[in-house]
Amino acid sequence: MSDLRQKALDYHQFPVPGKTAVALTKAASTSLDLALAYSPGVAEPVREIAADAADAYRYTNKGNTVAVITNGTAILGLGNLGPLAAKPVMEGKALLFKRFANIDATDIEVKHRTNEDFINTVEAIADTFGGINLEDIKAPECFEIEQELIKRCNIPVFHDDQHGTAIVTAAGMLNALEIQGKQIAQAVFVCMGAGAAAVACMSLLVKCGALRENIYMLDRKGVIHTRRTDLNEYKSLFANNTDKRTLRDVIQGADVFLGVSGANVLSAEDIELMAERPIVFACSNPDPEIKPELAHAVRKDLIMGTGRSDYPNQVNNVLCFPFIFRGALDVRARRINDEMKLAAVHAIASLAREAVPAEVLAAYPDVSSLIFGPEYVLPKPMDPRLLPRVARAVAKAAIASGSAQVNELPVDYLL
Ligand SMILES: NC(=O)C1=CN([C@@H]2O[C@H](COP(=O)(O)OP(=O)(O)OC[C@H]3O[C@@H](n4cnc5c(N)ncnc54)[C@H](OP(=O)(O)O)[C@@H]3O)[C@@H](O)[C@H]2O)C=CC1
Ligand SMILES: CC(=O)C(=O)O
Ligand SMILES: [Mg+2]
Repeated sequence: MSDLRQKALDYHQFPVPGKTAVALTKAASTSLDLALAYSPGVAEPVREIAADAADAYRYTNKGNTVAVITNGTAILGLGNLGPLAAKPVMEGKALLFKRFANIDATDIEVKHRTNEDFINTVEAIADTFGGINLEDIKAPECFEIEQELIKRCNIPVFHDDQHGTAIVTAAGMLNALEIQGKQIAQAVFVCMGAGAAAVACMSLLVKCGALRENIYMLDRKGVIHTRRTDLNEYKSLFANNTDKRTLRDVIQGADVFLGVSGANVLSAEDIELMAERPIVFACSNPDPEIKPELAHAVRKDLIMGTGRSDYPNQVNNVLCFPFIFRGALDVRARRINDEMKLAAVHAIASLAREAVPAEVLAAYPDVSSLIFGPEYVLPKPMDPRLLPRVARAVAKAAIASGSAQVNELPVDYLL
């Protein structure tokens, strides 16, 4: 058994199984405490909420909670291993919500038959929470599930593998393109994968200026092109009118490779064929489309990112979801709209251009410096500035775009 495997299993097993627990926020020591917390006192907030649902934000934990909900159909890049096997990842997302944004997240793993069953289940419990973070639900079902839940719920519903990934990818990509001296509108993109993350990443990059005709998306059958008859409506958005059919065909001369597919699908020979100063974001977890060592061995002019914590340039939705929900919850946004997503992109991207405080360097003892450049296109998850910067940008965008139900920033945002 490898060292990391055993350490990871021990981490999850000891001293108690799992990674999260419930903590009390009120005293519960005396009989008076119990009379307030439970019967008879609890009846008072019940009456208030029955009279005005908005009082749930005043008297319960609703406003600081997010449900992390999955059906386990696309667990990282490990595939459809079912809801229970997804629980460590969902507990992990809950850990990150708490650690980075002090949001109390609950993991919920749903066993269901039809999409409608899943949607009904989430809709039925949605009012308990301030927001819903859908996670690791495979394409194309994830698109309908998210769209329908956004319609049916009064709280933000956000499929992290789509939008969290897209926001972080776009932030890192804008920075990497600038460092490599490339214009987004001229860049040729190869996107390996045509699922949740791929469709959302490329859609957001188009909103940032990428041209659809410069995008080659691939699924397991190869290039997605206009003469294919097996495409769902989401893949069809990226059908390219081209005679190119394989990864080898499209990687020749490409400026960017974005991997949101599976392990080891890109070879060093493929990378050798890319344009000068290429960008490779191999984001599959836990194993990227190509190992950075292999890529760097053949290209010295490369900017390389992965989804992992143990290499430079971690392109991972952890840089987004805790902070976008913090901003959305704090102004009670009804939806997380495009304005809020783009505000998050620019807040994350601009933070990477600033000098890094000593405490961030201290959190990464193996790293000697973090200076905007090929090895540092995105801030580190441990950077404490992410929370105020991204949450504030998102909350302001929510207010400006009319999504917020509270139209003032919290006082601590103004400090
Ligand atoms: N770093 C990050 O922050 C994130 C990384 N990811 C990673 O992205 C990957 C996909 O996740 P997600 O989009 O949620 O999953 P989906 O199941 O929605 O989509 C997977 C897509 O990848 C394609 N694919 C899988 N294996 C291959 C292969 N060998 N060659 C070509 N295409 C392949 C599938 O093709 P087909 O349509 O033909 O089945 C499908 O289009 C995972 O590895 C995940 O870890 C996801 C979210 C965040
Ligand atoms: C990071 C993440 O959400 C994933 O790989 O699915
Ligand atoms: Mg995920």
